[in-house]
Amino acid sequence: MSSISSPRPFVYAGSRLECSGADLSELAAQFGTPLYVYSGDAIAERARMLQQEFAGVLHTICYAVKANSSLAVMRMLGELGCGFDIVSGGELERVRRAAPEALGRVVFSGVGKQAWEMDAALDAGILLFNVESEAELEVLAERAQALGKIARIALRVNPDVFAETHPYISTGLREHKFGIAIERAREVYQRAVRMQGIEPAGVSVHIGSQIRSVEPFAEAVRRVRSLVEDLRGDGMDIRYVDAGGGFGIEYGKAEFDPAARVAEYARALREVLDGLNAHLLLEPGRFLVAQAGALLTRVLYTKQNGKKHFVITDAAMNDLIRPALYQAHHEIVPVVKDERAVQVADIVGPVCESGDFFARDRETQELRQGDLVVLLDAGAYGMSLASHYNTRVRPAEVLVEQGRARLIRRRETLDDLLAAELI
Ligand SMILES: Cc1ncc(COP(=O)(O)O)c(C=O)c1O
Ligand SMILES: N[C@@H](CCCC[NH3+])C(=O)O
Repeated sequence: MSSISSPRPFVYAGSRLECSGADLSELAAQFGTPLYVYSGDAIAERARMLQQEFAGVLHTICYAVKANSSLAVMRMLGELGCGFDIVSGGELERVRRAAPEALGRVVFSGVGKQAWEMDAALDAGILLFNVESEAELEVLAERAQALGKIARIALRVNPDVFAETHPYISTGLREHKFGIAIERAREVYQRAVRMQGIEPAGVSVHIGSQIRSVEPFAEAVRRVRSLVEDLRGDGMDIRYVDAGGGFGIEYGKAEFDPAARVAEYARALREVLDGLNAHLLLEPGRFLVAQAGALLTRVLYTKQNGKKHFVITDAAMNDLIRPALYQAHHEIVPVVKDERAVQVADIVGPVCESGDFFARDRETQELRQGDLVVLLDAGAYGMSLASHYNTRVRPAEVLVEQGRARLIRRRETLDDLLAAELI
């Protein structure tokens, strides 16, 4: 894969912004705003990038469904040969509907799996349960016995590796709720191997999300490798190494060459695992979908309060919570560029919270009522974290493939939103 100059499929054709050949003003006219727009071409390109860099290594990409749970996106990835990393019975149901042929490529992570979720996953014949505690292991053994099934498991080990990222999305330190301390893991495997209904088959690790340097991944997998060797020495048939997800992107204007970054990541993991003869599982979420998506929104009003200039959009924190929750930066660009002056403004949504902002003191082309703007890099943890706060319906979603856009989720109606309520 040659390195590409823009990591994003959102580019200007003259003065008008397009997503993989689809004009964003036209999408707004056709589908309304706010609207999530994804490039299927860009998602496929990222998946192929990863597959190519790991070619020659027995591996499966288990896309982390939580990043973007759209059924259409999942179907696409399933067709490309991906499996899925799920964290709930709900996400399992999504795999069932979007890519049933991939059920055997599903890994199930999460610290709070419930019995019904285990039952559904056992029934579906998933590849691997990433077990995060001894208590969970006991319930899983019980469920497997009750159903007459064998649960293939990996313990998710906590390697105590520090990775530079936002504290809310770092997971690989002993103080975090995730996994089982790696020093205790061998002992827990010894218990597991004697449990009826449980087959230890792998070791898994996930150190956090939006990690941009390769070294913490290599260090975590190094520790996992040594555990795998010990366990094999103990006579266990450990064939899977699940290296988790967490591979980050650049959100701002900084240079980001995904092909080069993925090559570096793959080289590091391949080196650490060289000669181990294991089936590598990867759980990327953000890397596959973040830069393929954007949130298209319209300026409702502008106003001046004292020294501050505000641009109020029809999208809000309920549609994209990342700026409010992690002080995350998303580039904001106009759908039609022109020669207007530059302005500095807070770009905010209509929700009744001061935390409802997309950007503060952001320099953009002057924005006027009715203008369309796009928040870039919103394909991951955008729609999947959207809520109904302020009784707002969640946005529609559109997938663009080879210049053709299709609706993959209609805008909710107030009836959809209120349907489960009783008075
Ligand atoms: C267990 C697990 N796997 C995979 C992911 C995907 O992470 P990312 O989207 O950063 O690749 C996450 C989220 O951090 C996770 O918790
Ligand atoms: N929601 C986070 C990532 C969470 C990763 C979950 N394991 C984000 O938007 O960056």
